[in-house]
Formats: sequence, structure tokens, C-alpha cells
Amino acid sequence: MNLNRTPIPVTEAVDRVVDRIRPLSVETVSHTESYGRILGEDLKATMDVPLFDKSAMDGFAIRAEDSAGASGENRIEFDVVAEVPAGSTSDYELKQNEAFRIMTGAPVPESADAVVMFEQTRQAGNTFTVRKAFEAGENIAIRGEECKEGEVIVPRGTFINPGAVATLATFGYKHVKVYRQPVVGILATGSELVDIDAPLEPGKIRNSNGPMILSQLKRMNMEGRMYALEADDFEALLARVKEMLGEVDAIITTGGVSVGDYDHLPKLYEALGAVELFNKVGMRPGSVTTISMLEGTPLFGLSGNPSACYTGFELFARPALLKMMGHDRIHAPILDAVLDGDFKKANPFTRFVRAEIDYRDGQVYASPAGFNKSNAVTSIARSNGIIVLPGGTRGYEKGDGVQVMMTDMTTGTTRFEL
Ligand SMILES: Nc1nc2c(c(=O)[nH]1)N[C@H]1C(S)=C(S)[C@@H](COP(=O)(O)OP(=O)(O)OC[C@H]3O[C@@H](n4cnc5c(N)ncnc54)[C@H](O)[C@@H]3O)O[C@H]1N2
Ligand code: MOO
Ligand SMILES: [Mg+2]
Repeated sequence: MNLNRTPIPVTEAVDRVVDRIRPLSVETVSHTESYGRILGEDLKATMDVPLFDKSAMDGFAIRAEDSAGASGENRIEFDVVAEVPAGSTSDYELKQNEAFRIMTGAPVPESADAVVMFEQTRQAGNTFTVRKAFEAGENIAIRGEECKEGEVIVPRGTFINPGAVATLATFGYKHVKVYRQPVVGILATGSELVDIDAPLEPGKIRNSNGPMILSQLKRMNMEGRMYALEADDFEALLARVKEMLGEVDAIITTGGVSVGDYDHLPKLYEALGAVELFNKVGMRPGSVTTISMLEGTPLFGLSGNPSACYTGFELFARPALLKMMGHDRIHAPILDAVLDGDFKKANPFTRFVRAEIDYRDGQVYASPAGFNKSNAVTSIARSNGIIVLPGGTRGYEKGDGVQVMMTDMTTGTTRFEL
């Protein structure tokens, strides 16, 4: 085993993974099932929107020219000749000083060119008066003002949010092409691990990484496929990973990536003929994260230590899996923040500190979420982001400017920049 691993910078590590990933194929789903998926085609407007000139207000549709010269002293009177509720239209030709009673959303008949709100009139029986002149087009949503037929309105690669679902419905896309979601296999390794309901015999701990990763996937609207816990046995692990390769698009393992006697994962990937992208990153926690590619399948060897596992997932698995899923904004946004606590320990590696992010006075504040070693699990629970502290010879103090990764946000960015 190579004990002297060479750490690479975290941004380079992210690039090495993401650059190797290709989006999966596309499939067709119903628009009602499309929320949270990624568009696999450019969405084009199938018609102008609005499709017809429509009233933007409840009131009266008039010929603007008939209101010319109106004022408080010279109110101009109109006769109401027909009603146009939403969903109907009228081909009646207005004559001078005639008007339609029209409701919001109704097509403005050809012969009218302005809408007067009820509040701008004084009504009496079948007539009303106005005290100002109206311009052609007033209170009318013009055909095609939002978009024209043929325009690309939502590009391929976009996350389908509720607005995109509404857009599909607007243009009559009952079905839509979306990228296939990767099937992600999760394998927690370690002879010390037991399932949640098993007794804690001496030396045993409960598997927390498995359920955590499942939830990290869910946060990205992805399903994971959980495999049974596997002991630190090379042959058994190899057999299990081979089995998984036939069933999934990506494999996330946790544990067994360091240099211990029973840390088998790096050797195992090698035995499978995978290309190792890196096995040491200049970051804490998660320095021993080992990622390999076997043809198109990424093998994410995340560290067993919970905070390292969590961080490795957010930095590497998140963007890679989102890219597989066709997403064009794959990285958690990184914002400038004010450090709201001391972090005095200097470290040569970039530190990723689970943090509570808060917003006050137009500023983002970030405070370390308590016990923050690589083996910490409870600080992850209290965190809603990760503070990034560049490596160096000094620590950081309350009030320092820092960067934070907004891991809890549902929208992301196209580039990873620190
Ligand atoms: N001689 C060296 N020793 C270690 C180094 C090193 O560079 N040289 N790196 C240390 C660092 S940093 C980390 S992080 C860990 C990484 O260890 P592994 O990824 O090999 O993971 P394990 O050895 O399997 O487990 C580490 C730790 O995490 C616990 N664990 C494992 N799986 C789970 C799980 N599913 N749920 C909860 N907790 C889990 C495990 O019991 C261990 O305590 O290596 C250092 N050593
Ligand atoms: O991988 Mo270890 O978490 O750097 O502490
Ligand atoms: Mg180990």
C-alpha cells in the first residue's frame, strides 16, 4: 500500500471528478411527475403567450380615442353594449362611445383598444363616465408580450421547479424529456458497524453514514439504493462491489479508505481496474477521500468518519451526481460571510467546518456548529452550511471574513470557486 499519498488542492479534486462525468440518457415523464427532475430538452413556446390580447383588469373595454378630452369638468359618457367575462369573446363592433363590460383575463374584442378599471369610472345604470383620457393599450396584456411562439423559454439542463411545471402546463407539454436519475448504490463498510436495532456489543457502533447519505441524496431529489453493511473483508467487499456495479450508476462507499490494515477500498478499486482520480485531498475533514472511475461509473470512497463523509459527499458526490442527472448548477453556492465565533487552530489544509448560517442586518453570519472534529456527527445536525477556512499558519477569529458553502440551498451554481 502507498502510505505516502500526495494531497491535491480541493478545487482540483472537484474538477477531476466533475470533468469525467457525463450526463445520463433522457427519458419521458408526465409533467405532473417532472418536479425536481432536470430538463432533457429545450422548452420552446408552442404559441404566443398571452395567446390573445387580454384584459388585465375588471372594467370596461373602450375605443381609447372616444375618451380624448375627458377631465373632471368634462366627464365623457359611455354606453355598455355587451359583457365579456373570462373564457368568452365578442365580435360586436363598438361604435362611438360604446363599451364592453369586461373581466380580467377576457379577450379584448377587436374593436376596443383600452380597458378602464371600474374604480376609474362613475357608473349609472347601463352607462358610465370617465374623467381622463385613456391611451390605446392601457390595461391590456398584448398577445406575445411574455413570449413568442418558437422562443426557447427554459433551456435544457434546468432544474424543473414549480414555475417550470406551470410552464409545461401553459404550453401543453403533457409529457417532457428529462435526464434519467442516477441509481446510486450506498455501501457502508466496517466490521464495527451494526444496524440501528442491533445490540451495541463492545466495540460496535451504529451505522450513521448510510442513512445520512441516503438523506443527502434525497435533499438533491435523488433516491439511493442501500446495500447491507459489509465487514472489512477484502473478498466479501469485492464481491459486493461487483454485484453493485451491475445494478447502479454510481457507488458511494463509506469507510476503509485510509491506510489502516483493514482499509481495503483503494486496493479494491485498483483490483477492479478503476482509474484512481485521487486518494488524498488538501482538506480537513475528508483528506483521505478516494475517488476512482470505472468506465463511466464513479466510485466515491468517502471516509468513515461522519463529518469527513458528509463533507466529501457535498464536495464531490453532489456535483458529480447532479451532472449525471443533467443539471447545469451542480455546486452548493458559496457566499461571503462574517465568522461568528473563534476558530483559533491553524491548519495547513483547507478546513470545512459544519456551521450555523444566519442572516442579520443584510449580512451572512457563520458560527461553527459545536464539536467539529472529523469524527463528529452531532455538529452536522446543527449545521445548515459549511464554513471554508483556507489552510495556512494562522487561525480565525470572530469578525473575520470567510466563505460559506450553502449546502442546504436547493439551487446551485455552475462553477466551484473559492
Ligand atoms: N496512519 C493514518 N491513520 C489515519 C489517517 C492517516 O492519514 N494516517 N487518516 C485519518 C483520517 S484523517 C480519517 S478521516 C480516517 C479515515 O478512515 P477511513 O475512511 O479509513 O474509515 P474507517 O477507518 O473505516 O473509519 C473511520 C472512523 O469512522 C467510523 N465509521 C466508519 N463507518 C461509519 C459509519 N457508517 N457510521 C458511523 N461511523 C462510521 C469508524 O468506526 C471509525 O471510527 O482515518 C484516520 N486514520
Ligand atoms: O479525512 Mo480526515 O477527516 O481529514 O480527518
Ligand atoms: Mg480506516
